[in-house]
Amino acid sequence: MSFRIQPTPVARPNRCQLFGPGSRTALFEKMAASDADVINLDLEDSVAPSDKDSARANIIAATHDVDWGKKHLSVRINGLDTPFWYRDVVELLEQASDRLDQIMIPKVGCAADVYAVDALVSSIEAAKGRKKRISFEVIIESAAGIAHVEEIAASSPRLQAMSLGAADFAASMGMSTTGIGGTQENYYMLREGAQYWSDPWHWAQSAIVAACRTHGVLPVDGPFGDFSDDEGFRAQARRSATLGMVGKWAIHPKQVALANEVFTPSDAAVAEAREILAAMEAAKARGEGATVYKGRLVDIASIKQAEVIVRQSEMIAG
Ligand SMILES: CC(=O)SCCNC(=O)CCNC(=O)[C@H](O)C(C)(C)COP(=O)(O)OP(=O)(O)OC[C@H]1O[C@@H](n2cnc3c(N)ncnc32)[C@H](O)[C@@H]1OP(=O)(O)O
Ligand SMILES: O=CC(=O)O
Ligand SMILES: [Mg+2]
Repeated sequence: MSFRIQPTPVARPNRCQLFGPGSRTALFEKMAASDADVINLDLEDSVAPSDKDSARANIIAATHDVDWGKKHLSVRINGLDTPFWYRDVVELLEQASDRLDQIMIPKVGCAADVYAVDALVSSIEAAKGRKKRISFEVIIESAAGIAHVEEIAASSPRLQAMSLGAADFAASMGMSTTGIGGTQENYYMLREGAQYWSDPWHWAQSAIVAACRTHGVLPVDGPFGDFSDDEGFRAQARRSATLGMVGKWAIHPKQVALANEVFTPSDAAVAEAREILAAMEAAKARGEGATVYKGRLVDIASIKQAEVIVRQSEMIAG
């Protein structure tokens, strides 16, 4: 371990972030009643330019009128390259209720983007005497965003989470696909005539996880567009969880249960993690740093691995 201890991210469940357009008010109560840990009311790409003002008003009203329970309530504002974002921030911070927890900033390309939003939010919070400090989530979904991912992860103490936005990321990178996440037909290796598919999102996810873990931010996988493909969603989510991500977006309510299933450690995984901890306690009592569990090596690093699973499970159980 470096002399600099790895910071711990905020301790709240973030297994599923359910999105809904701010222009579809009929969805709000359904979103609130869902099992998602985080709600992302959208002002950005699911809202037509002509509806931006009314969507903003709808969302502000919903922070007052809808019972969001214990969910982390987040609003995705428009990007800093649009004429909409400053009004999103000003009107939300001036008019939304204290139930608003978070602002999600899309298409972040450098730390200064977050700085700009932070400056505006901080100023309005002070002017209006807002009691709750708004947290941030950013979306890495451009070539610039991934190139500057570490400075973005370090950009603000408000930053709690960072997502990969596969759709805009693919477009910005010039990737030859219209798929949003998941297996891409042409991304394969060929050996002796057989095709072996690889994962084009893997390297970006790994970069996000490393930046997030370095700076105590929750790494999250973004949308999986084909909401008819449950197994495709599961496969993508399992890869993300294996890489260290804590959750995934749902762009349709049927994806909520899938995300919760994948990002909640199974009873078997928790039981095994506890057995490893017990085996290491016994080893310690014998003066050993390494021992054998089910025919395989476990050592002091295994304690840390097992603790990741146990901590995650305990945090979800509340
Ligand atoms: C690339 C990105 O930026 S992704 C993030 C931005 N995108 C979004 O926010 C899109 C979010 N999703 C949606 O808008 C919608 O789910 C759509 C457009 C994909 C599909 O909408 P629909 O055609 O209404 O879906 P469908 O008919 O299958 O809905 C089934 C039920 O779920 C409800 N529902 C649909 N979407 C949502 C949602 N996001 N949250 C809660 N409930 C929802 C419907 O109202 C319907 O309810 P009912 O059974 O009581 O009538
Ligand atoms: O905003 C999300 C994306 O995939 O783009
Ligand atoms: Mg996007």
